[in-house]
Amino acid sequence: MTSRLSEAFRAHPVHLHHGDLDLESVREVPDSHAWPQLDDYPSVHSSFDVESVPVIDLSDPNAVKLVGHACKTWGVFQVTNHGIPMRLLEDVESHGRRLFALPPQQKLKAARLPDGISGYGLARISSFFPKLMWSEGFTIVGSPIEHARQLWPQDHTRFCDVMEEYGKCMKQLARKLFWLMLGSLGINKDDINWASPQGGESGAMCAALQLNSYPACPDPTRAMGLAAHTDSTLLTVLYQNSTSGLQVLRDGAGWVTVPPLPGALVVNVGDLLHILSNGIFPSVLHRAVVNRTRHRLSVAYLYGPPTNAQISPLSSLVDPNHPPLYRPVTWAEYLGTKAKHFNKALSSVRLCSPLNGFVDLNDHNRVEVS
Ligand SMILES: C=C1C[C@]23C[C@@]1(O)CC[C@H]2[C@@]12CCC[C@@](C)(C(=O)O1)[C@H]2[C@@H]3C(=O)O
Ligand SMILES: O=C(O)CCC(=O)C(=O)O
Ligand SMILES: [Fe+2]
Repeated sequence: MTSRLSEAFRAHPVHLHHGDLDLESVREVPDSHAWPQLDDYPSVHSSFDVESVPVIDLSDPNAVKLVGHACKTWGVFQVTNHGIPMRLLEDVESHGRRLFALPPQQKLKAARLPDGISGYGLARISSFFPKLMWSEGFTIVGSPIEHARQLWPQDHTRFCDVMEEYGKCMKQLARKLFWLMLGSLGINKDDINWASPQGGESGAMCAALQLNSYPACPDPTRAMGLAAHTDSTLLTVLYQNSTSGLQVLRDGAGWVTVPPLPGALVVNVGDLLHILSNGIFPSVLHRAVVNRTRHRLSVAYLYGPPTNAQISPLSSLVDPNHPPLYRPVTWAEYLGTKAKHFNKALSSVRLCSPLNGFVDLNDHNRVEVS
């Protein structure tokens, strides 16, 4: 990944560890981690009143249509028959566990630098909140080899091999999902020059792997695993272990839990696809809550365009009744915007947004102009 992108990825300085606190061993939630307002919206699990996040079998002949509908109406869905071997998912999970089970001092040897992207640390969005989150993360952009050497001086290759294989498989799956999503809008490979396998003039598609660990928590009603956010990506593919925790915000329903299904992967629309689709596919607000007895692990594959490609609403989706809602932006620039404005980043690049001095239009609704 280029150094320009590294600059753009630079988050505000964040705490890299929980002070002296080892989340695995504390018996009550300390003030530093006690969130006053977790119930901003109702949390709903499966019930008769609320539909659940769509589950799509990728071998279904109707997959394009189903994917398009899920992206429009939810911004998130689960996929089965996705082609990622179960064995690989299990390996990634066990190597993730192995990493987070290391002693705190060992993990800190692979700490993310204040101006870095890769490595071990607290959620980078921590700086936007007065309270700490009940989680730890490890981010991989490019090769994890230098950090893995610090973690396991004698034996770092197994971790690197598994993560590399996972990254390769995920890249193929993410590309397939991206074209299914765009295909549902009638867009094909000839319509986007930066998305060809070679990446056109702007270079290859970019991606990051984010391993998240959520230790069991003595009082989940007061702690937050990962605060509500949208991803800056085109799309994200998430593996979650068998412990639930991921929730998506659904208009009129509240926080809807995305239940772990054996072997399934969660796919969500990110901000750049929201922009590219001119708001037809909304990027979904999501968060992770924690569990009283069970440790939770998730692995997100964050898929984006080439760093410096200009992303703007696709011309075939724009006409006099549907004017472009967003100005062109590169991923590098957008990540910088995200680091500054966090959840207001999308409206800050919106044409006619309140931040830009116009009326408040709901980012998550396509606006018809008559
Ligand atoms: C490529 C990236 C997207 C991301 C920032 C990062 O440089 C690597 C981690 C990603 C992640 C994962 C957790 C949520 C998130 C908002 C964050 O703070 O780090 C996303 C970032 C993003 O999508 O903006
Ligand atoms: O752990 C989860 O379920 C969510 C993780 C996530 O949203 C992310 O890594 O961006
Ligand atoms: Fe996310």
